[in-house]
Amino acid sequence: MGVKKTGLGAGLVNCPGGKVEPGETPAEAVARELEEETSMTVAVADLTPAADVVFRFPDVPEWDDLRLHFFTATTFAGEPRETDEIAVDWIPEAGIPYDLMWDDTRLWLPDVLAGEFVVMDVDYAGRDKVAEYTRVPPRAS
Ligand SMILES: COc1nc(N)nc2c1ncn2[C@H]1C[C@H](O)[C@@H](COP(=O)(O)OP(=O)(O)OP(=O)(O)O)O1
Repeated sequence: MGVKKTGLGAGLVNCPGGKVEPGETPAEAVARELEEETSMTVAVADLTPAADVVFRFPDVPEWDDLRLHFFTATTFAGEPRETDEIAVDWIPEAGIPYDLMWDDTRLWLPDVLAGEFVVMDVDYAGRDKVAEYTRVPPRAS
C-alpha cells in the first residue's frame, strides 16, 4: 500500500487498484492495475476474493455509489515500485496507518487480514467520515 497521488482519494494511503474497465472482471482489473501502479504482477487465478464493500455518499450527489472488490494474493512476482499514481511499499500489518486511509478501511481490513470474507455497506457523512455501516450477507452478483 502507499500514498495515492492522483484522482479520488489523492493524499490518502490506499492499496493499489482502480476502476474495472468494460469487458473485465474485477480480478482482471486488479491484476492490470497492480502492474500499472506498482510493476508487480499477479495471475488472476492467484487472487482470492476478500471483501465486497458498497459505499454511498448521500451528502455528495455528484458522487456515485462505489463498489469495492478487494482481493488478496500470496503468490506474485516483482517488488513494489513507486509510480505516478501511488508511492507503494510493503507495510507491516501492525503498522497499517488507518488514520491516513479512507475512514471505512478500519472497519473491514482487519477482518480480511484475519482471513474473513467481508461484505459490507457503508454510508458516508459528507466526503470523508463514515456515518454508519452494516455487515451484510454475500451479494447475488
Ligand atoms: C470510500 O471510498 C473508498 N474507500 C476505500 N477503502 N477504498 C477506496 C474508496 N474509493 C476508492 N478506493 C480504492 C479502490 C482502489 O484500490 C483505489 C483507487 O480507486 P479509484 O477507482 O479512485 O482509482 P483511480 O486510480 O482513480 O482509477 P483508475 O486507475 O481506474 O483511473 O482506491
